[in-house]
Amino acid sequence: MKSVFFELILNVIMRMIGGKSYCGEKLKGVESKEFRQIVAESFRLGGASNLVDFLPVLRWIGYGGLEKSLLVLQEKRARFMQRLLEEHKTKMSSDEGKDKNLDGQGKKTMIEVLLSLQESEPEYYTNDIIISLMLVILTTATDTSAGTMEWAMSLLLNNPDVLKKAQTEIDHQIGSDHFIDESDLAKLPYLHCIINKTLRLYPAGPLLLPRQSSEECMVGGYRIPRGTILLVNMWAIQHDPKIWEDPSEFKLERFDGFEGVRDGFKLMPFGAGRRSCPCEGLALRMVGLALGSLIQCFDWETLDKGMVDMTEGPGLTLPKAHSLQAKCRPRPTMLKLFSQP
Ligand code: HEM
Repeated sequence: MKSVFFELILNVIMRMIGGKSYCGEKLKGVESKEFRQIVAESFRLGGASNLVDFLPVLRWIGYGGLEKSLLVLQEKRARFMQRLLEEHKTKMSSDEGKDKNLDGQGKKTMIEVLLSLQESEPEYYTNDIIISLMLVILTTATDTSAGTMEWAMSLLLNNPDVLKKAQTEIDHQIGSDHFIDESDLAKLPYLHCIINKTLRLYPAGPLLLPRQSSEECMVGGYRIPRGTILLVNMWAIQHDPKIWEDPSEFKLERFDGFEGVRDGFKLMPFGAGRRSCPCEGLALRMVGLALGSLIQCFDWETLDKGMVDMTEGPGLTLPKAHSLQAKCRPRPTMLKLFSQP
């Protein structure tokens, strides 16, 4: 399921950035293939260890290792994004582009917004800055959101009563005459609880981003000198038995009446402060819509009808050790909607 979730997020983000989708059955062109290779390579290298960090002597004998591969990849990614940027510039300056936005729906893509800013502030919004912003959004959005969807589906498969309750909520609040859309999400508190609970148990940024102390300070009785690199173990806070009753349990009732996700700094799957995730709202909508649609449209079970293995694997974004595989069947109540053109 992870690869399907991954492609979904890539498509959403690439449409937001450049007005185009790159993954899926219908998109097997050269550009799409190149894009997918870049993404696959980014994740392969992003999760790899750098031998030179452990044996610096290797650098003196000219061993390039991971750094060399990363530079090659960076060039490929920048070239790809540069082409997308140029394409936008050409279209925006053409007569056709002047009256129409590139996604054809009257909404501006991120590149269009950034190119307009380039016109008013060219010294800040250089092509390099625009390309870096595109790459940052792409890399931070994908693995985190797709991983959260995979953990949430795994929890639902292991807790069929919760899955049933979520289906009932959707049936009552939305029905089967239209597919769930963004405006429906506010009517689905139980689905929201499932996502919150998933983010507590399996936060996609378990150590947040590293911080550095700007001044000497005391934290939990420890003296922290100025300039120390600090990691916040959010995973440990969100599993702390002193704060949470039965911290490993999937108890949805715990979130009844719960507003927002930063419950007194006990639950911060999107971090906090100036470095917190700027796309929390978008992420919650994407995860909510994807999960909501899967629950609304299909009945689910595991391949062997057994339990999903919930072992955590190594990696920065807390991946599952074993990817989730599941079977789905369209729900009879949704068949009419599926058959509509
Ligand atoms: C369920 C999905 C996601 C989770 C759990 C998540 C979580 C996080 C966390 C924990 C951080 C570090 C915050 C801190 O250290 O205080 C972060 C940073 C960030 N996230 Fe997300 N994120 C998700 C989805 C997204 C999406 C969809 C985007 C963009 C479209 C995004 C863009 C970013 C960026 C750009 C940063 C870095 C902010 C900075 O450097 O100051 N994230 N995210």
